[in-house]
Amino acid sequence: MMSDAMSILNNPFKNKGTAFTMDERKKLGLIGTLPPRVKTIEEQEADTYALYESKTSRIEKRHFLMEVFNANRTLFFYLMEKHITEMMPIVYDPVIAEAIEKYNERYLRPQDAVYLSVKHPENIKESLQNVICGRDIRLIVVTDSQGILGIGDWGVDGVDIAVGKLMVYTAAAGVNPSQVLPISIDAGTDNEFLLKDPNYLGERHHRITGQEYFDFIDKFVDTVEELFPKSLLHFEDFGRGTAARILDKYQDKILTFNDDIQGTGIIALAGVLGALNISKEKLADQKFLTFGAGSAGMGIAKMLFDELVRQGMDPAEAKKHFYLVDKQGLLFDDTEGLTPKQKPFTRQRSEFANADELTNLVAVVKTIHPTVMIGTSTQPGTFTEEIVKEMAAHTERPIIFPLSNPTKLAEARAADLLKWTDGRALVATGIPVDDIEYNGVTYNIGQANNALIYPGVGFGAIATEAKHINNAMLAAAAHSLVGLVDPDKPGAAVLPPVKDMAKFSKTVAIAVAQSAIDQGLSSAKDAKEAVEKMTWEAKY
Ligand SMILES: NC(=O)c1ccc[n+]([C@@H]2O[C@H](COP(=O)([O-])OP(=O)(O)OC[C@H]3O[C@@H](n4cnc5c(N)ncnc54)[C@H](O)[C@@H]3O)[C@@H](O)[C@H]2O)c1
Ligand SMILES: O=C(O)C[C@H](O)C(=O)O
Ligand SMILES: [Mn+2]
Repeated sequence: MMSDAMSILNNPFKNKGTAFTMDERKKLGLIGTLPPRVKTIEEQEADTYALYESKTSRIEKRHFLMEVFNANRTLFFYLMEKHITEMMPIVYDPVIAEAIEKYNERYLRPQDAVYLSVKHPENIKESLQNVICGRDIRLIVVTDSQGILGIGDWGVDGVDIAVGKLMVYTAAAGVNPSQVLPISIDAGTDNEFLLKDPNYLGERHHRITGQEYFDFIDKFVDTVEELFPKSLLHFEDFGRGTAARILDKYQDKILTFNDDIQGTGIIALAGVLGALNISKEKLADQKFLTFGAGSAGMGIAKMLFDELVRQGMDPAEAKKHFYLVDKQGLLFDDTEGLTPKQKPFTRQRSEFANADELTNLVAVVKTIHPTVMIGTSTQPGTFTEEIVKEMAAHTERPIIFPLSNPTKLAEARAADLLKWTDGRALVATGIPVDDIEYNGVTYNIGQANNALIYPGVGFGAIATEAKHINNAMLAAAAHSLVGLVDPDKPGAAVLPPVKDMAKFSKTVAIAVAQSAIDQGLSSAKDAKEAVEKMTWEAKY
């Protein structure tokens, strides 16, 4: 049995380390378990930050921060909130991708995540109960790691993305860190590198698919609903073939959210609306090209489409504004291998004299002249100078969002996009980008990463105990993020900056909460009050 003192000092939800006051030490049986000096959280933060700065590589910085996280959640979030712009890329994307790629050799601790195996559905309930230790869970991020960012299948190692997404929820929106639960569903992996790695910590077999997989998911969802009826179940980085199917099955039944489909859809819509505020153009006049029509690409197309329809456009007319390009080239209604989500957005060959030549991005851009081009293809460097110049020759302010993550997979670099278009491109990227000086103007580059929106969406939903998250709530979230940037300042970003995340996540949360209340999906009375009441602060 662990002594009472050890069960406090080793519990990151309770531990304050050297900040336990003498009174607390007496009351909690901690006398003699700590060095005598009592520190304030400000002093702890200063020491911890100095140590963090002394680490020479980004992965070492991350490893160090994870140790702080494992030891003392309050201090970790106090530190992260103070240095949000600097620490987001370390804790989250892009360094999280490197951490996942090195998970087995750097394995630190289980990080209070739940590890489930598709081969053992009988263990779901017990596993969840073992990890939570009686905590009141309101927010779950689950991954089966089939499509981690754009780096593919990472088996159990992808658990870091569930942990990282939850860190952002707390740092941005103020979700109580003891009310969250990261979950890894280990369905096996088709990553041959992992299957051969003697260090690999996951189940060493190929992915289980089909009925056995979906039966497991059903049992998992049922058990979550039984144990945590008030929780939001956030799905992250599932594969293209499963993500949409699971969302469709559950989105009207339980409080759930798919970040890659819906979160990315919202942030891309907000980014496009922000860009149009700068260019003073209308959404209805745009031609949208989505390069990479998977979970994210189709989530984005759907959000933009719904917005056009909300603005009064006839759905049949709205569909004509979309061009999907995937591995096969422009997607036609007779293209082989279409996904169910792609089918409603395909084109007809008869629309184009050169239809058979539209098998690559250059040909498509030359033919259709998009005004908005969004990359979610996982294919680095594919928005080439030729393509971007061609696009920019036919539109005054080309809107170009290379959103594939991490950095090494982005379709283009922001600086190149500005250079190739003489500063005319309205750019947002998936990863954070520093300000860019070009022709005497300082360009702020918006980060169109779902991290800028999902914390507010999720928080608004859990704060009001909403029944589910529907399209109206997603739209409310997107709209609440528009208008926070001065569009007339030269070099203005299309989205607000990460440094303001705590502020605008609250705005988003209240907008989502209000939408839930207005639609009768929540019995809460006051959106602002509900959000404020649930907001956790990093203090002792
Ligand atoms: N910025 C963000 O917030 C955000 C959010 C979600 C996903 N993403 C990024 O988007 C990318 C895709 O993620 P996803 O979840 O949609 O994955 P996904 O596997 O569902 O979709 C990727 C799509 O790209 C297509 N593709 C692959 N090679 C291609 C090629 N050569 N040409 C054209 N299309 C090609 C695939 O066929 C697939 O349809 C990832 O890099 C991910 O990091 C970014
Ligand atoms: O994780 C991110 O950085 C965004 C997104 O969810 C992705 O899968 O790329
Ligand atoms: Mn993702």
